[in-house]
Amino acid sequence: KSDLQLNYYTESCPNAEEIIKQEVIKLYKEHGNTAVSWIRNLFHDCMVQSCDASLLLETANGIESETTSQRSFGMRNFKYVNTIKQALETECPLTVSCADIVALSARDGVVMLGGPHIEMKTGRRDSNESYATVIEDFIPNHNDTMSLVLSRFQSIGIDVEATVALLGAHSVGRIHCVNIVNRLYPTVDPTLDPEYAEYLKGRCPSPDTDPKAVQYARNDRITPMVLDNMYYKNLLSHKGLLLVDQQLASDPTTSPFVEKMASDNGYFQDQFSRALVLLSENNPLTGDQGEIRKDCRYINNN
Ligand code: HEM
Ligand SMILES: [Ca+2]
Ligand SMILES: [Ca+2]
Repeated sequence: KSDLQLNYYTESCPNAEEIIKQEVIKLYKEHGNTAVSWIRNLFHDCMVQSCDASLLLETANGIESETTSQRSFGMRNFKYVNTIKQALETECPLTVSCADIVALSARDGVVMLGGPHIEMKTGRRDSNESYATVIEDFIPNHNDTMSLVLSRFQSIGIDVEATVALLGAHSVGRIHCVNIVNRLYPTVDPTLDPEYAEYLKGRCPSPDTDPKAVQYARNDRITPMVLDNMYYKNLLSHKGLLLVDQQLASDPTTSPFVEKMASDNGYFQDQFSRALVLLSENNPLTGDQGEIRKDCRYINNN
């Protein structure tokens, strides 16, 4: 279906995948949460139009960065994408796309966080544009209905079971209070475990969140840095943080998958792998479309 292929860089840059992996490992040892960021990057890049590194463009030269959107709130570690890119530029200048860095760093980040090894195709090229103005048509909001969420994923070919698996990424990382307080104040959402709500109120003591304040709660209090099925167990005990998380367990379309994933980490891993590949192959630029950026933050000057 897509023109991507396994080991696309075998001839042009044989060490490309190994270099990315080594950089991801090195960065993880210095800043563990980089691995978390690579997974969220894949979602925010691939979901919006194409897996084309449009997410990584900074505001410059008439381009408005997608990271300025409210939907990108909390995203971090972008500067370390450049660390990976520089290692590749040293080895093979202008050869490995930023879009493939997004895909492969997510794949390698999953492994660092105890998830499965996922085979991924390469050969994606980088966009010449950003889609800052249309992000909200692709990335759901934290309080959207489950039917809207499912239709967003469905529209890029991701089925219900795969969508449930992808949300399992919320088994790692953090959520800032601004995305939680609507479930705590003025009254606690009755679908939230009362003791857990008290804990969350401790993390987020005021309904008026200053977006600049760095108050947040960990997505998964029990295994915060392991990409595992604890997320689904948490949902079944009413400890989902976002409204969309909790709805996954209550909506009859998705709840059977939540129960199955909660009881079987191997099944979760298989579905997560399948789903991440689907997401990573959304509408790539290939052949002579787009370009290979020299610096992931800017389009090349032609
Ligand atoms: C309905 C779909 C989704 C919604 C509404 C959503 C929303 C959010 C929100 C609001 C945050 C917290 C931002 C903050 O306050 O700092 C977050 C964090 C995160 N999301 Fe999602 N998300 C969705 C799906 C996904 C998917 C499919 C993935 C990856 C496969 C993903 C990966 C992550 C990760 C890893 C974090 C933690 C980031 C960090 O700690 O730096 N999310 N998400
Ligand atoms: Ca994109
Ligand atoms: Ca976990």
